[in-house]
Amino acid sequence: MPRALISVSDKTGIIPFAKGLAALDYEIISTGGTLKQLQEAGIPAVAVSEVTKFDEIMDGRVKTLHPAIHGGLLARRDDESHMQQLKERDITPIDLVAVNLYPFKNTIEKTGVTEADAIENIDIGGPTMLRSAAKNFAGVTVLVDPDDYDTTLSALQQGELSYEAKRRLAGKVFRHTANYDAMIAAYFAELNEEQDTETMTLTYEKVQSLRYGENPHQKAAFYKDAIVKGASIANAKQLHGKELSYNNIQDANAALEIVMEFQEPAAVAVKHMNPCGVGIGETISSAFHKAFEADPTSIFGGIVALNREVDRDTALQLKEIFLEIVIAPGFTEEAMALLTEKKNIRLLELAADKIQQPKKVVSVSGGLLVQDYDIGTVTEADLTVATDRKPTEEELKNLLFAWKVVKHVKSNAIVVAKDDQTIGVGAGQMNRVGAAKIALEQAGENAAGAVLASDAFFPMPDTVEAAVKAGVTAIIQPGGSKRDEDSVAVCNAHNIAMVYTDMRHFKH
Ligand SMILES: NC(=O)c1ncn([C@@H]2O[C@H](COP(=O)(O)O)[C@@H](O)[C@H]2O)c1NC=O
Repeated sequence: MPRALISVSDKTGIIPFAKGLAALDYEIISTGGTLKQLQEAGIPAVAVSEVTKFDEIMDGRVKTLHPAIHGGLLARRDDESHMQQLKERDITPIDLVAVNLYPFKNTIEKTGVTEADAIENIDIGGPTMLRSAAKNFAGVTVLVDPDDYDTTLSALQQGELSYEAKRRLAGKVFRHTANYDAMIAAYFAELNEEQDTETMTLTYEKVQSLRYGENPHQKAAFYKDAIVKGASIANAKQLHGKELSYNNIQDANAALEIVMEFQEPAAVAVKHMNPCGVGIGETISSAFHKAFEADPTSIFGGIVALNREVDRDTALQLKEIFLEIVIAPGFTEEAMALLTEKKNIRLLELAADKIQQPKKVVSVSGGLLVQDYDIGTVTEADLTVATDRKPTEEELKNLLFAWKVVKHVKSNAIVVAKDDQTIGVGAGQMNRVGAAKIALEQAGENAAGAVLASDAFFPMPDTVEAAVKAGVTAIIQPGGSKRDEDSVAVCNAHNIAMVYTDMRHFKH
């Protein structure tokens, strides 16, 4: 008679599964709460304590941690000596294990959870059984996911599970216990306020497989952080349109990170992870109008993020252009009706109001770089005026606006702005004056009276000279170059105001 051990916190689907096993003549052994449910459903099952001849102790801290259980799980069926030892000690082999673990993740996600409660929800016996069974998968079928009950039962009804099928289930178990332990380790690191630990086990859960990666010949999938909540494309609700692509997700993330900079109504249009137009306004409709006007060419096929509910006026404007995605905290019924007329537009609902991402992780070949997110901001009080002339109030407003945007443009980055709107963006250039030339050329005649932001200092005065020529009247940059004085001299000679932020915003 084959033997199954069932011990589950999440009891989903366990009754029909156990019924199926009983019908296949399995002897079922089980722990406290699970046993009770099985017996109440009329399924014959015996207590693990009857098998171990040892009662559950310490509120369940020790119940299945016993040689009668682990011997039954770990004995190699093809090893005569192992099987002989089982016989000598009157241990019955266990052929199937269905275990899922104490809800550690749900527990730590509860508001006001205590450390004691979190610790009590660290499962010890469950992972131990899962690991024993998974190590000995050749002889033991191991199930950690209720989604696998049906297929496993059908396979057992047909006969035995194949070696490959059992190995797949074992692989799933090791992923599951690794994920479980990674969450516990992260919880402890947070409690202990530890950073840069000697090892770092990140854990992510699949959101979706993607049709392809950055290019069609690359395979790809999207994973989300198993623990961190908050504003993330992974938590967005898709209201309309086809599945997001790899590039969509990257661009949508870039747009979201920029729009989160603003408290006032703001709209951001992104292409290839750089903003092509950003606008702020009294209303979301006027903010979007500015973002669109900033660069009506580049926005085509772009991604737009807004930080207010999309209303009719905004939807009418959005509808006029081909956009891949619109992200907003909401859409009015009228806006939805207008936008869903477009089959190909993707609409994502996501509030851009909280950041909880503790670390920014990027991969390099064979490794990862980990750093804090760039949440650095400056206010008027942080600025140092470097020139004879101070910026006017209007210039100051535009300087701080441009500074928020330039932080999100790939380095070397220059943003030219005027009237709450970007009018030129120079991104990802290998020299700073090159980025400035692109931004100023895009701004054209409109650069007269505009402001310019630079993500890093000016190694020489050429960027300032280009700005002067285009008619820019105020500049914001970190300062700190050996040749700052040369740039200041050019500004003073042309009555330009320049402020230092003392904070750099490289973005690679
Ligand atoms: N300590 C043990 O020996 C032990 N054995 C199994 N468990 C867990 O107890 C839970 C099931 O408990 P119950 O059947 O009493 O509802 C399962 O999540 C299982 O992983 C244990 N609990 C935690 O460590």
